[in-house]
Amino acid sequence: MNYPTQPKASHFINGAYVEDTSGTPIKVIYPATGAVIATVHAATPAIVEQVITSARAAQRAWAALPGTERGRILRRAADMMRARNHDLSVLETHDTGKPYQETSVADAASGADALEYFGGLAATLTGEHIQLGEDWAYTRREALGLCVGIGAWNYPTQIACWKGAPALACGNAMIFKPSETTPLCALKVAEILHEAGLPAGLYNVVQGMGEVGGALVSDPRVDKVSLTGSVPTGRKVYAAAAEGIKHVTMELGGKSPLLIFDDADLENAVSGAILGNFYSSGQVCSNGTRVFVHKGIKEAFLTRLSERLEQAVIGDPMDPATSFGPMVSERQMEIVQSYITKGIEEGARLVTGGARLDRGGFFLQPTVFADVTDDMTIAREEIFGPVMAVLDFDSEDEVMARANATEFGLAAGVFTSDLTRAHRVAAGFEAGTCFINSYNDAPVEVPFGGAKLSGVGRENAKQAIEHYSQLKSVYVRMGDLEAPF
Ligand SMILES: NC(=O)C1=CN([C@@H]2O[C@H](COP(=O)(O)OP(=O)(O)OC[C@H]3O[C@@H](n4cnc5c(N)ncnc54)[C@H](O)[C@@H]3O)[C@@H](O)[C@H]2O)C=CC1
Repeated sequence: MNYPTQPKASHFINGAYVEDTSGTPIKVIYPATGAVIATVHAATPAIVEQVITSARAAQRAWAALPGTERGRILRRAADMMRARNHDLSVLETHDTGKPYQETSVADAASGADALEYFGGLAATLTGEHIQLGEDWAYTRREALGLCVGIGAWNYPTQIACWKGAPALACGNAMIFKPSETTPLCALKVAEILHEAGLPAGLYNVVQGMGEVGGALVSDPRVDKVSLTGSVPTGRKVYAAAAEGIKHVTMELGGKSPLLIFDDADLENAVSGAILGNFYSSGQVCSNGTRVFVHKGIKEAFLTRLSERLEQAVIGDPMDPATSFGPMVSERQMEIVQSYITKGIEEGARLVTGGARLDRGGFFLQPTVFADVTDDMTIAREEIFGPVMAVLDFDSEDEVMARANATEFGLAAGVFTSDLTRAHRVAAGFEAGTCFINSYNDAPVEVPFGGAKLSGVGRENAKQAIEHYSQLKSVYVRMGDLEAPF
């Protein structure tokens, strides 16, 4: 492989690459081969200090710029990301193992959408005038200050942009810590933003494990934390942020239900189940991994699903024909394998898949279990891999109760041709993001986020502005002020 994956340095701070080799080395492994393709170093306390100091110093002048000027830079960065889509997609594929067929349309493209959308919104961020007789008040929408973004490993470019774009649009500075499993892509986002004209210090990337994330979250100079990660990490980060009464956005895990009624278009339902379980080798937080299929169409569904899965092209992620790649890491592959073993042990019927591929890298077959019951581990816990659990149901009331009987609430989907039922079911879902006759669409114009344990706050859309800014109220007296003495 000749692709240059080793970054110029581990961190991007104050507009420049910065190295400090005294930090713990982090090896970047290409999931398709197991080869080490780069090494970065975790941030030392000195690097953490440097990034916080420079980001804070840069933030006020940025917030003082007119929104149009901030937005112009973000929109320029969006254009640059699109122009460099190929290189960014190749890097995303090497960072994560996701097929180029996916990364070339999904990742830098989604990042560019966020930069463009929030770049456009930057000029529209205003307060309001409130008339109070002769007196009046007004509100100012102001930046929070210094925001920390902490990313998961499944969408390193997208997460870096989904957090960075609204933060910058609102006049904040951002320090982004990518997952230690996929540290490469966010550095490119930082580089592009600065080439697009972002002043130094406003978008920074530092590497590291949970310890570095923890140091950033608990620093009193940080005003807001946005995490994409698992629920256990969410608990820790939320608690640490609470110490400093900081703003938070939590995009956490899920075990989302996908309901397929007997009046659904079967082919579309199978497509939805495939998209909601096997895209990115199943490593998507909002996946509909509990697929409830009406008893009357269960066997037809499983037959068609098995046929369609045979068409999956598993192999070299850089081959444009490949539609299914490896797991992100050996560890994640082993976690998923342990769930497959549990599924078999607990009596689920293995319909297809279940095995590791006999080749280098961390490849698992797309796996489908049928006859899964609600109490089985594979129906309760987030697996974060290509494992679909198919459960049967008889009636809408029954399936709604079962679909909602989970502590998670990230997403949910329904396939049916009954219009009234579709909206009734969507209204009944205890989830932040729902789909009717579709699955896993995440356009930047639509709020994305979870209910229950799956999260706090929303990313994307106008709602994200609420989470990266705050209102200041200013009361203006027009006449004399009376006082009791
Ligand atoms: N709701 C959403 O938007 C999404 C949620 N996810 C969730 O992410 C998880 C998979 O990603 P992982 O990287 O394995 O998650 P993880 O929770 O292990 O790590 C997430 C990030 O948090 C950092 N971290 C760990 N401990 C920390 C601490 N004490 N303080 C501060 N930072 C800390 C990690 O270094 C990493 O950057 C799944 O549960 C998945 O559902 C993934 C993508 C999207």
